[in-house]
Amino acid sequence: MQHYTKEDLKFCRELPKTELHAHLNGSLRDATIRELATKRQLDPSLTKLIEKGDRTLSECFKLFDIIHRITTDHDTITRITSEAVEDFAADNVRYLELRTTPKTRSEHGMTKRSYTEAVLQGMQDAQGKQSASLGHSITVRLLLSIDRREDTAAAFETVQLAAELQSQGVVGIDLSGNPTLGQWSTWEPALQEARRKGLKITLHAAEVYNPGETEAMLQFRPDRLGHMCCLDEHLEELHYSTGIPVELCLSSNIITESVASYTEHHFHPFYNAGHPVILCTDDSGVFSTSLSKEFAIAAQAFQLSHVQLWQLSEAAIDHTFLREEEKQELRREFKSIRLNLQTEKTL
Ligand SMILES: CNc1ncnc2c1ncn2[C@@H]1O[C@H](COP(=O)(O)O)[C@@H](O)[C@H]1O
Ligand SMILES: [Zn+2]
Repeated sequence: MQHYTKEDLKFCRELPKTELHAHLNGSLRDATIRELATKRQLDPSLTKLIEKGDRTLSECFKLFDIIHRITTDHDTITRITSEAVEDFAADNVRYLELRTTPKTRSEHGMTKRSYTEAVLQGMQDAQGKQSASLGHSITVRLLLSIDRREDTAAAFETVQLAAELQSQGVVGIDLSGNPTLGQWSTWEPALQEARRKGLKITLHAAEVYNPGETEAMLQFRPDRLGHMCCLDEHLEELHYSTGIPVELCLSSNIITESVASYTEHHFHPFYNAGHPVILCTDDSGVFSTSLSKEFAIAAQAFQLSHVQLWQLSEAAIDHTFLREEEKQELRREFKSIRLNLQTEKTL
């Protein structure tokens, strides 16, 4: 069943957008997954599991383990990065903050640093290609993710790496992974260090109901939060009082059954309360979506007008991890597109 109209999708495709919550290994193309699974002689039953289809949150994490088994070498990491950037650019995403968990794979001579450098290479490859094939450029920055399975030392290693690579496009740190694993006190010291090193921070929060952790995360005052699905009254009050922008991934939350339906999604109360919200894809490959589709779903589910969709898209620029002058440039780019579209319409 489609949760959006063709007209809305067409409009949302024309809308310039920013994607601020996209996991690299969750954003693989179908064809690439199939090709890599065959090349690595992955058991066909596992390939079937990778093929799209609704899956619960816990099944998602089994799926990521499988995807990680077919994206093990540097060239593949560079390739899937380049393809992901190309696909977001083709969806008229003008600014992309890609996030990924640096991985050590000694059998492939891979360290967290060489993994991250392979990702940065893929970002460069794609940005060069973009302007040629699409006639417009895409600006890409990288967040390094701490996985909830990692210990304190590993978290510090990722933060140190991110700090060293800031000049190459790393702008922040993400905390993600299976929300039922680990505890906040393991990673908080490294996140404090990240802040000291001038890195921005976004946290997957309240994906499952965990009031103690969610309260601690809100008190930490990250620069952004992701999901925020499971809040009780007290947490909701605290959340609103912080004004921290929230990355909302509609399809991801519905497909993983974190939220029961689009119309019941917390986008609505957050948006109506004037709380800063950013529409995102989370894992466009795993959930077979695009940012245009997420905007079109929101238009339908929450009766948003085209003006409101424009405002939503432009407001997201304020919440990027770009420097102020870069935000200004992006605002100018969006404004000139809006003016062109308005002119075309009147022709
Ligand atoms: C669906 N909701 C989610 N909740 C929490 N973490 C998620 C996620 N979707 C993806 N990830 C995180 O992103 C990793 C895959 O990309 P990278 O290997 O880092 O590029 C997953 O292993 C998980 O840690
Ligand atoms: Zn996520």
